[in-house]
Amino acid sequence: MGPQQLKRAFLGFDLSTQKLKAILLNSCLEVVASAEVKFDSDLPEFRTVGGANPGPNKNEFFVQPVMWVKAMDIVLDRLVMQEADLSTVAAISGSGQQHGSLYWSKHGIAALENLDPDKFLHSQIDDSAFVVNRTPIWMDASTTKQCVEMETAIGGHLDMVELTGSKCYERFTGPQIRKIYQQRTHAYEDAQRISLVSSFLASLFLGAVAPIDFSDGSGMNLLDIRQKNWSKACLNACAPDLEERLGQAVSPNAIVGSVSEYFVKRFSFPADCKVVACTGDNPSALAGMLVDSNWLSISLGTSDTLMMSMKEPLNWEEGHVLCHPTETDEYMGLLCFRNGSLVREEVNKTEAGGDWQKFNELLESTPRGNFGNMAVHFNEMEIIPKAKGTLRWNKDSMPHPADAAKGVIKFSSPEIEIRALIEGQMLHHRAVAEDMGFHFGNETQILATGGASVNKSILQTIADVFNAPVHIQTESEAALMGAAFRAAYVLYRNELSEGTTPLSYKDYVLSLTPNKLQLVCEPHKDSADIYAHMLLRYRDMARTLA
Ligand SMILES: Nc1ncnc2c1ncn2[C@@H]1O[C@H](COP(=O)(O)OP(=O)(O)O)[C@@H](O)[C@H]1O
Ligand SMILES: O=C(CO)[C@@H](O)[C@H](O)COP(=O)(O)O
Repeated sequence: MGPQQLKRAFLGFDLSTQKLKAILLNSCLEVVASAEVKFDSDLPEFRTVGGANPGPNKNEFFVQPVMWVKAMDIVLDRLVMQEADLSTVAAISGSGQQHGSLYWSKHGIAALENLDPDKFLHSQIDDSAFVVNRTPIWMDASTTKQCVEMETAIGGHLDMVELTGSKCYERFTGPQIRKIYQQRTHAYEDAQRISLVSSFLASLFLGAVAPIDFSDGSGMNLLDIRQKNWSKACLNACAPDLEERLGQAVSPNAIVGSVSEYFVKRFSFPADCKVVACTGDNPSALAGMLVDSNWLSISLGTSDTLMMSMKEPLNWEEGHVLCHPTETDEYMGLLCFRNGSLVREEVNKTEAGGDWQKFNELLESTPRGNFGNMAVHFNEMEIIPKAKGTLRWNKDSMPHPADAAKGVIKFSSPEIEIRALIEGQMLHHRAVAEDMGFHFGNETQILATGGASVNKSILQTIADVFNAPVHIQTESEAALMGAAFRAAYVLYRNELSEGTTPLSYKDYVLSLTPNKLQLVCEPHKDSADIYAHMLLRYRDMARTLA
């Protein structure tokens, strides 16, 4: 590595549900600075709860895109306040919460292309930059009608799975675009371009609308995951003239351009600093984890997700198969559960006064198996299974005596309530993963990331329910690391002289930095027996709710 390369840095962003986070890595891929902006507390004027606004109709959730723009102004200033030297940034990439869509106005694109470095981003890319100011995000589940219409138009849900890797899901971008086309036809017609949250992030740095990468693009019910191109059948089933609004999908290994002059003048980025295609937060987390195929990756962010690498695309009738974010001829499996951290937070509030330490003490004061008390908390309509409601059962495998008033009656103590929640969530995740064919054996290891992965008592329950050791990464969250690692790797590939075979992504990253893993919990010896039985009972409970 020459002296110039030694001074190079890589910048990664994660625009997830509740926060915008940034991380700066040096040429050895070590963290030198990081910053974050929490939407609820740092930008209270947008009145989000958990990073989202509930919409006027059932199952609707949205965000005002200008909140994300404002967050970018703040996070960059916070990096500068830490004396992060942005003049050394050789490449940027990012990850975004999946499925959310932004609808650029003509004026917005012009503003993006002509940013004045003396002004904040949010004073230039304001409400008028978007034709839809209540932009739908992944939590929105209001498009059942559009899902049915799209699947019917292409020949049924199995054809949708075969083509796009998922049957139509309400939060996926295609059905969301169709709803906007149907309900706000003028806005759709006025939308010059449509971005995902990830490609929107890239667009801010590029000073132009950036292409959608095909890994995050696999979360739209629009992309043919084998051809890695938009499926004409799906586009036609969604909305007219959609291809021109989406632009050409690109590889996540693509450089989409250099940073715009705005960032050069305002933050001293080098003029040749490259913008690498941004991708979805779950693909990015997988990229940040650097693990082998016997590992199951668990992200405990706002949603709980399970991720796994896949050589070939399996036809999953539930769950999602996405194009892999780094091994671009491979795939990844993704299971997403809506009722994750926000439900844990709510129970923490009611049972432990919002104090995680107390929550953990209560959780640990109860035995594995919780005296046979179990609960399922689907506060919002769950994704798999599609079910809503709360159910508590006692040890007799019968509905709790007072269960007639579902979701109202509680167990006799906060500690039983808390263990029932966490065990119930993890049994649910394990049952769905098994249904999708994930094999849990002696070799299985788990790597956890996301906000709740700091909680060792929750991780211990995961180790016990999944009967596998649980690890965490010590540096930072995987999605954020994945964004910065990809920035470094794609630049490395781009700079190789012609004819040189590049290292694989994983070999390249590991040649610069070891994967800093920490084993946090091992399963107890009696776990397999206890939870095998509870898994069967959980299935009965889920069936009762569905
Ligand atoms: N000590 C903790 N124990 C359990 N959950 C926690 C703890 N600290 C934070 N969290 C959870 O982490 C969630 C945020 O995770 P994060 O990965 O930052 O979200 P996202 O990436 O979706 O914006 C919060 O909803 C919060 O409930
Ligand atoms: O909908 C999905 C994945 O399909 C969600 O996982 C979003 O990508 C949001 O991620 P987090 O903010 O919860 O990390």
